[in-house]
Amino acid sequence: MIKISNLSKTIRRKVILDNINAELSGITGVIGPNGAGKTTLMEIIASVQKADSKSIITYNNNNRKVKIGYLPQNFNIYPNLTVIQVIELIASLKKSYHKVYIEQLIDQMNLGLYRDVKLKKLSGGTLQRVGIVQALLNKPDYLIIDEPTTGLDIIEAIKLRESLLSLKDEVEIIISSHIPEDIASICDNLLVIKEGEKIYEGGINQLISKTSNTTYEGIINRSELNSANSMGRLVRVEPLDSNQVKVRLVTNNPLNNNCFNKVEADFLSGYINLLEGDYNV
Ligand SMILES: Nc1ncnc2c1ncn2[C@@H]1O[C@H](COP(=O)(O)OP(=O)(O)OP(=O)(O)O)[C@@H](O)[C@H]1O
Repeated sequence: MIKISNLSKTIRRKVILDNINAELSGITGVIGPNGAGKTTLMEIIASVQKADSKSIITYNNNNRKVKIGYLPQNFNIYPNLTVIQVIELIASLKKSYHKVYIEQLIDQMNLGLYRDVKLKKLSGGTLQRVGIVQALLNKPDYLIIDEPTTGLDIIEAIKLRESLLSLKDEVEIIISSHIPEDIASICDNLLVIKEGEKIYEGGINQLISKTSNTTYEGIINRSELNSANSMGRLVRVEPLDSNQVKVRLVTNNPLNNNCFNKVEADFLSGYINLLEGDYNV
């Protein structure tokens, strides 16, 4: 578990993170819109940059020296080396060269087919899995991964999620994303930040329950989208045919409209409700 107390970060008088308190354990998803401060927080937890002086981060590690594995947002190194060459090189640099463990990681991250492929030839998802292997070489207590799903197609994102889940019992994982659906399903806990402030910490179900009784679904014509948007916050629009769309909206005001039925809230409704606040339309 990592305990964060009074964590703030100010750069040239701009407050990037504002007094964040949180406890991170299991797989924690750090989510929030672009510019919320996720990368700054991840870098501070990974000790890549320093927080302001009164901030405290406690790594619960039975007094052993804490080991952290870090995969930065733009992992893009040694494009002309092959997967196995990069992994062996980084293992040597980190003084953590253990052949059997390297092979185990290659296997676990489904990289066997790519071991002799140059990094510049890999897809985004495969490259991220190489990035995870390099972050795990020193058998860290905590694995910190910044925005790994950005730019991945849905199949690659699923493979990445499966790879991360396979590590769940070995390492605590902190993973960030501005696309919460990409990671929420594998996280035990979520830390939502917006404009440098924590706005939520807890489980997915708790977050969804905050939106229960406020989520509606209906089928409308495309031309009615604007008026639907004025009734609440549109959280999903699914095209049905060239005329009609199925929409989901969240509103705190009971909708007395025959086109809409109250439905169970889902994660996306809960998340958008949390980010956008109270809708008094
Ligand atoms: N070194 C810096 N100097 C000035 N401003 C910075 C610096 N680093 C980050 N910021 C600003 O701090 C805010 C948070 O940045 P950060 O990269 O941590 O956000 P983020 O949530 O990771 O965003 P994204 O999802 O776009 O990666 C942004 O407004 C950014 O411009």
